[in-house]
Formats: sequence, C-alpha cells, structure tokens
Amino acid sequence: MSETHIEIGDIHWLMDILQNIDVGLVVLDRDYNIHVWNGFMESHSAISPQKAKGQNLFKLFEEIPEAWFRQKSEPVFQLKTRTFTIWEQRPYLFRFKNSRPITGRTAFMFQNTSIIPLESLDRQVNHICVIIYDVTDIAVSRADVKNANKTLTEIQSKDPLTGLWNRAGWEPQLIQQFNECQAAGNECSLVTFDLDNFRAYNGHFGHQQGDQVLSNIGKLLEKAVGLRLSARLGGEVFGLLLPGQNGEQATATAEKLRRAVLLLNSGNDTPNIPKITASFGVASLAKDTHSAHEWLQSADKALYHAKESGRNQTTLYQHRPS
Ligand SMILES: Nc1nc2c(ncn2[C@@H]2O[C@H](COP(=O)(O)OP(=O)(O)OP(=O)(O)O)[C@@H](O)[C@H]2O)c(=O)[nH]1
Repeated sequence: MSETHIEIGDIHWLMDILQNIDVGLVVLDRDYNIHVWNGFMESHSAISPQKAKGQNLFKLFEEIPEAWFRQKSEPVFQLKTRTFTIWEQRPYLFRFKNSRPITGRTAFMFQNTSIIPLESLDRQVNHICVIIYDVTDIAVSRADVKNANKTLTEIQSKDPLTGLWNRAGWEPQLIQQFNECQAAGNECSLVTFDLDNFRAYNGHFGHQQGDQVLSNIGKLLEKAVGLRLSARLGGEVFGLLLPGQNGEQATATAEKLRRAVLLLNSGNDTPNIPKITASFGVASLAKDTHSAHEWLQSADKALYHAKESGRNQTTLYQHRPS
C-alpha cells in the first residue's frame, strides 16, 4: 500500500467520523459563511450540507444574536484562542428541537459550544470551527434538582393541612417585619391564638372533623391577612402579623377574627356539645421590644392571660410605661 493511498484512506475515515460524530461541527469563514455542516447539524436542522454550504450563518439562523456571536468569535480569529458558550448563559446557539427520549420534557436542545481557530498553511486564521454539544440531559437534571430543592423547602416551611406557613417558615417573616418596622419606626402588631378545649372537640366530633376546623381557620386567615403573614405555629395555635396596626387596632382585628371563628359553629346550637372558640393574645411592637422572640413571648403571655380569664376572648399585652 503506498503512502498516498493510506492518506486518502485516512481522509475517508475522517470524513466518516465528521459525518457521524454525535456533536455538531460547523466551519465558518470571516464573513460567517458556512463551509462545513456535518451530519449532526443536518439531522437536527433538516438542512442538508449542500443547502447550508455557502450560506451566511445569520441569514440562515435568524435566532442567533449576531452581535453576541461575533463578540464570541472575533477573539478566535484575531488571537487564535478558543472561546466557549455555555447553556447557563444562553440555552442554545441553534434552536433545535429536543430529541432526547428521557428528558423530552423540554422543547429545545440545550447546547454548550466551543469555537476553535482553524489555521491555514500560512498560519492565518481565516476559518473557525464551532463545535455544538447537546447538554440537554445535564440541563434538565440540573433543573430537576432545583425543583426538588424548591419542593423540599416548601414541604419544610408549609403546613400541609392549612397551606399556611409552619413555625419554621413563618419565623423569617416575623424577623423581617420586626427588623423593618423597628428600623422605620412603623406600627406593627403580632397576634397569636389558640383554639379552646380542642381536645374535647376532637373527642366529641373525631379527629377528622377537628382537622376540618383547622383547615377552615386557615381559610379565615388567608382571607383576613393573606398567606404571607399568617401561620399555623403548632397543633391548634396560629399566629399573624398585622403591619401598620397599633395595639388597639390589632385588638379590633383579633376580635373580628374571634367572632369569625364563632361562626364556624353554625348548625351546632345544641347545649353541652363542644363549640369552636379561640383565645387571642395581641402584642404591639414597642420601642423597647428587643427581639422578634421577645415580641412573640409578649403575644404568648397575653394569650395565656386570655385563657386564664375564661377563654374565647382577646388580651392586649400591656407594655411597661417608658
Ligand atoms: N384534629 C386535630 N387535632 C389536633 C391537631 N394538632 C393538635 N390537635 C389537638 O389539639 C388538642 C390540644 O389539646 P390541649 O393542649 O389539651 O388544649 P385544649 O384542649 O385546646 O385546651 P386549651 O388550649 O387549654 O383551651 C389535642 O387534643 C390535640 O390532639 C391536628 O392536626 N388535628
């Protein structure tokens, strides 16, 4: 076999590899006209090499932002260095349909690209090669992990029965309100409330109906102050923040809620049967309230007082005169 014969064989193999390799290969000249368009590009774009060759890249693919792509390619021509684009910055260079069977949930193919200089015999770079990698699997699984983390955070911070924050989810809101209102000198009040004799209610009506009551309380709170500011702090204990309300106004809001809780008994007028009622503690934010924790403790003390005074009532925490 002569040397020339082997070289021709090599080129033949190289052409085969170029055609069949599972990455996109595109050679462009300085005017961004296409010189090479391999099998990967043909099968994903449905444009044959015959049709692609000689065409201007930006005319053939109008979705490619010209200024951005030129900025990525010019250093390759001028400095003979490689440059890259990654899917996190721009999901794709060519808008190809996603053809992956497992990660088929995304409509398009995520791509990373490398742009490499092609030197001619006189060492000039008049052509560049754009290599396109399909990274859809990586991008989709990264998005799956992100979504799973989001769901996990939600599970950890939300109460599934009422849809309200749980204590862990609510604490950051409480701390934020505390910090913001203290810094700005704005009024804000905190209310905690606890269903009365709920053990007896559960004992009489069953746990499932007890759950329904808790869920209805959640709806009342969502309607009254919204999901962001209210929480189920524990079994039958709830909390809500009332920005802009001083102690007196917050007491009026708590009383309104207390009456709304009473309305959950409609249809249950029989004497000696447990009724749904709740006791409320209100604490306005005072200048000498040192922490969100102390604020919550003040509301809890007021709630304890309401319980001790006979339940189904509201107590406003009395700050020491300054
Ligand atoms: N149905 C239901 N009941 C719950 C849930 N979480 C806590 N409870 C019930 O709430 C009741 C709380 O009982 P206690 O702490 O004795 O309080 P109480 O009976 O409400 O009495 P006071 O608070 O003193 O008025 C218990 O019977 C718990 O089982 C829940 O998710 N669903």
